[in-house]
Amino acid sequence: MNMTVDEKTTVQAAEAIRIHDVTKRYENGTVALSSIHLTIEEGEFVTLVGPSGCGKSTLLRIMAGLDQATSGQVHIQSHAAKGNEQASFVFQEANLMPWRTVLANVALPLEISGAPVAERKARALAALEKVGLTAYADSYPRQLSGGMKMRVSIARALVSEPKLLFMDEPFGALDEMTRHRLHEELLNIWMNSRLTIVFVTHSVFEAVYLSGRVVAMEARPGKIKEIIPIEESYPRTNAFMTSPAFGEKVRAITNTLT
Ligand SMILES: Nc1ncnc2c1ncn2[C@@H]1O[C@H](COP(=O)(O)OP(=O)(O)OP(=O)(O)O)[C@@H](O)[C@H]1O
Repeated sequence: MNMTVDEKTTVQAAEAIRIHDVTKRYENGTVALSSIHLTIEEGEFVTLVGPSGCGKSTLLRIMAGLDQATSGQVHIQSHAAKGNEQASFVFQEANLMPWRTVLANVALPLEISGAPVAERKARALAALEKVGLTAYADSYPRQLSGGMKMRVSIARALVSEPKLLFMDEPFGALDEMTRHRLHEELLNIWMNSRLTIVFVTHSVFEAVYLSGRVVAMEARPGKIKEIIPIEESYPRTNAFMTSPAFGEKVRAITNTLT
């Protein structure tokens, strides 16, 4: 079938999330977000950075449907197939159930949605494989390191095969080496999928390394100050981290934030 250029563009760059003029005022009067406009395309990796209190988590929660905007519109793509979730969330804490095995923790979202036992097990094992933890399926959370717990948390988020993955400082509590290993793993998972990832961090380095676009926010009230594209192609390597281009992006974003 022949497509016009416009149709092709629409197909290749479908919108995953469109935020139009969103404001959030909490009940105590705090204006956490003011006039936010942001469009995220399907398959993008976008990071929100900014000082404490600029509304990163609030914006992420509104995009994920965990909180409501006070005014404005939030449009989310609706491609979820039956049995799959539209969106998953990963927090800084892995929040695993200590009495459940790794496999049973990962399978929990499927259990809640009523999937048959055999399907739960197969899909949970497939998700564990994506994070390299197949060998730990029968272990308990207390037997795992912090990085492994976070991998389990990511597997649990992926098990329902979401279109959108929202991550709120997921690696903030990890040591630098573990954090970097998880960067590589997350980028691999993302490159092998059609996931759209929205990621919150305090680290400008992490934002530049991971994302295709960095949304720099400012506080009181929370606003988008600038959206910075990171043109470096994927897969990204350690050489990118030590390149002048990386340093320039980090400097430019840091200047925007200060
Ligand atoms: N439930 C709430 N009730 C009242 N105010 C809130 C609530 N949640 C957040 N806030 C306020 O809204 C503003 C934005 O908070 P938010 O947590 O979204 O910022 P953040 O950029 O994610 O901060 P941090 O980097 O410290 O996590 C802050 O001033 C915060 O105190």
